[in-house]
Amino acid sequence: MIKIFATEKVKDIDKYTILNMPIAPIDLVEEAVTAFVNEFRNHYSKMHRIVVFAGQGNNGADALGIARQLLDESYKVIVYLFNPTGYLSPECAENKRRLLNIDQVEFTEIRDNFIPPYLSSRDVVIDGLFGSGLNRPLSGGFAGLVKYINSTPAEIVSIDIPSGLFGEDNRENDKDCIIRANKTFTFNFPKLSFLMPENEVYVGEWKVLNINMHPQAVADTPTNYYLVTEEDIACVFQPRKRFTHKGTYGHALLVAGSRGKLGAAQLSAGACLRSGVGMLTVHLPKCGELMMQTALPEAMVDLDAHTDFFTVAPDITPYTTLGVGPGLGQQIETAVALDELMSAVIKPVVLDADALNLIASNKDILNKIPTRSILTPHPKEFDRLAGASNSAYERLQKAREFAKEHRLCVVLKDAYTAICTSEGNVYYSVCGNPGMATAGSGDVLTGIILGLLAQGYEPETAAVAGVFLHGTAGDLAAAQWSERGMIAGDLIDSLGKAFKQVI
Ligand SMILES: NC(=O)C1=CN([C@@H]2O[C@H](COP(=O)(O)OP(=O)(O)OC[C@H]3O[C@@H](n4cnc5c(N)ncnc54)[C@H](O)[C@@H]3O)[C@@H](O)[C@H]2O)[C@@H](O)CC1
Ligand SMILES: Nc1ncnc2c1ncn2[C@@H]1O[C@H](COP(=O)(O)OP(=O)(O)O)[C@@H](O)[C@H]1O
Ligand SMILES: [K+]
Repeated sequence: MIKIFATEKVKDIDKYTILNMPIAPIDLVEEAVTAFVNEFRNHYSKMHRIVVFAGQGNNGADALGIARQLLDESYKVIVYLFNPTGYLSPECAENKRRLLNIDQVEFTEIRDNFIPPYLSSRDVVIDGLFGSGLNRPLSGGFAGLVKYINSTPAEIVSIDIPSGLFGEDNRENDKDCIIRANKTFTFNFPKLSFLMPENEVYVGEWKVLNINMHPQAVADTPTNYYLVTEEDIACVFQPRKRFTHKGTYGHALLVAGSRGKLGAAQLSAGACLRSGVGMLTVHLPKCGELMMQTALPEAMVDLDAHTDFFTVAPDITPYTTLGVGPGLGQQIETAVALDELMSAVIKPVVLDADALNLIASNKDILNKIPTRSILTPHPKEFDRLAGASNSAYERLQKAREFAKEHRLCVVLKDAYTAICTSEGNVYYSVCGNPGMATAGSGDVLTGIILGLLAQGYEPETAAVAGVFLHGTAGDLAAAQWSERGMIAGDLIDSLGKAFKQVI
């Protein structure tokens, strides 16, 4: 797991690193500079003019160091240092001195009046005005400068974080006074705000660059936010033992599908079967029998009394666990049957789609859901459950609260899916791609998580591993069929390869 730290915690880690490792602050800055330049070089040739804007703190120190290293490599660079208060951090002052040692450097230090340079689409701006030290929204001259840079056609690359953006909560921020970068190269950890859809316009494409951090400080500094890596998932899965049989790997029950939405049941069931589960029974309205038995001979079918939708809670004794929701419909009878089903279950289950919509309009059911059950809402479904939010950050905080209050695991699906546990932790998966924004992708996720839960993985593990495998399958599907050409069924076809890649 990569810890995602709040910006003030990053400062503590920096301090600890400097105190406890044989590295001086100026050398830490130089490491950041080198890491940035190594990455920058891969994207921008010497054909571009590089216009560096540096601030007074260590983000500015980075910017001045980057200007120096790029000049050393014979890039054409011009530098503006904004110093309205006449104070530079020690590292910034030292990097100014080192920069000015270079012959004929085009360097301007601005104290008050600033006439901005003309910037064309061939120019690349390096934004080093403010980094993690930002403590209030930009105003005055800095706000004007940011607005000017944003108004030009120049490409913008931010150091660590777009100037003006906070690392976490931007609800109160002045949205006009934040750099709108094309790329952000950040140090050691992604900032939480990078994972929020509303901030994509500021952050652009982002990449984490590793520089020295004291490992003990990283280990000892607490956080509630984590980024899941392939290694984390690889160690979840144990080899299947030779003397095992289908009973070893659980019997899942999927309650899904209604007339016109049987495909959701089929997609979910297909994914469940490809997740390593021992057996799967699908509880379906009668109209789905032929389809399911033809499309997925591996699945058993348990028919509802009704032809078109779910009306009677099945006996759950034969099953290890169950998943409810894909394509279920929202008939009153279905709500009653769901209520009955939730009254009968005692072990964690998976709830998605219309199961969540029915719960949103019949809140009593919420209290009947076994603790540590997994809910997989997309943002709209979550809003129906917990009320509307004005931003993804606000929704994330609500999801954390919701998960804690109801002792559930909330998988808040999005481009970066957040898994919120009942302990208040959030696990992010950053794999997956916009090709997955296609009907039925969510049904596939439900099937995968159900399959893992039935095999006995802890609910939080099933949710985290399920989301990661789903995203990996999405990336493999996009590689084969393209983001536009892929459909949800391709995620199921790619699941085997996803297991092979991850484990
Ligand atoms: N491990 C790391 O993360 C490292 C970080 N470094 C760099 O150091 C940066 C952090 O440096 P600093 O802590 O000096 O912070 P900044 O460079 O962001 O600047 C902070 C300064 O700006 C002032 N300020 C804050 N908000 C303001 C506003 N709205 N208007 C005007 N002034 C404002 C503060 O009072 C402070 O003096 C990082 O973003 C990164 O670029 C690297 O150099 C070294 C390693
Ligand atoms: N732009 C994207 N990048 C990565 N993953 C995405 C993107 N868009 C959608 N997804 C994933 O696809 C799934 C869509 O789920 P959902 O909205 O429930 O679809 P459906 O109801 O059609 O099955 C979620 O797991 C989501 O994380
Ligand atoms: K910056």
